Amino acid sequence: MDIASTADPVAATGDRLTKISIQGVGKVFGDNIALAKVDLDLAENSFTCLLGPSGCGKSTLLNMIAGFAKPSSGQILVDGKPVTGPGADRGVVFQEYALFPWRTALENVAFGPMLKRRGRAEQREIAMHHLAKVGLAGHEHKYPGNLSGGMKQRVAIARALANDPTVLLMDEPFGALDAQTREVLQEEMLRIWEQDRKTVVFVTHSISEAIFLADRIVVMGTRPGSVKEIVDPDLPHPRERTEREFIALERHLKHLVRAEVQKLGVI
Ligand SMILES: Nc1ncnc2c1ncn2[C@@H]1O[C@H](COP(=O)(O)OP(=O)(O)OP(=O)(O)O)[C@@H](O)[C@H]1O
Repeated sequence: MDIASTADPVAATGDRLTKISIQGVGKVFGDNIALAKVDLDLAENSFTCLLGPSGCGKSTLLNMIAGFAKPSSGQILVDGKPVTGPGADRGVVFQEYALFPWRTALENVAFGPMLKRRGRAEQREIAMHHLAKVGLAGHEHKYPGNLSGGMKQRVAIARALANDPTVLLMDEPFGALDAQTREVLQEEMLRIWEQDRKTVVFVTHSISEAIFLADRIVVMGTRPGSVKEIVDPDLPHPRERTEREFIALERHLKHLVRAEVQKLGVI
């Protein structure tokens, strides 16, 4: 199996520019150490999946990159500058769509450009462009209540992209979707990433989703939350879930994640 795998939590970005640098980052909530010292460099235009069992601090780390929460120790740099709060350079997509139910798909996606005081025609143009990009041309006047889960998540992705972020932070974005819709959206996500080359950080519990998408998989461990291993799947896209290398990597990651779950004593 040709994969680069390292137990060293500091993974170099090689000759690619470092986009996100996580330096000695820890987070405590009261006496709960959610994350111990995390050191991680993520390259520009890379697609990183944070993988690990519930409670290992994936969302906490993502929220700190987004600027929604502050590290208790250490710092996070994006483009060499410390993150001090949310910013337009970082778009966020959550599992629960977080759309405005009283706005149409178009109005939801145009919301960011509207806040940036773009003219109405430009807001519409940007929104239509991004709705088409996620395959929703023709659905722009529908309200979230009239869209399927997959379509709502497409709107949420279009809305994040409409702010033209350089980093896309995604927290279990496909976790609420049925298996078939989830696979379709994974394919769409790769297509969008290949076109736009944002730096993507994507939280998932799903091993197969991580292997399908990522060029870097950060396996996180529990008690306390930490980086356990970094795996760079060296498999060409589109990755076939039935191929030998895919299955071998899946087995390896399953073993790692299961060991972490067992540490929690819940299985
Ligand atoms: N706002 C908060 N206040 C107190 N504790 C928190 C808070 N957010 C997270 N935690 C705790 O921090 C730890 C890490 O939680 P986090 O949600 O980051 O894990 P996760 O890996 O994303 O889990 P899941 O996959 O279930 O979403 C957990 O023990 C959680 O209970």
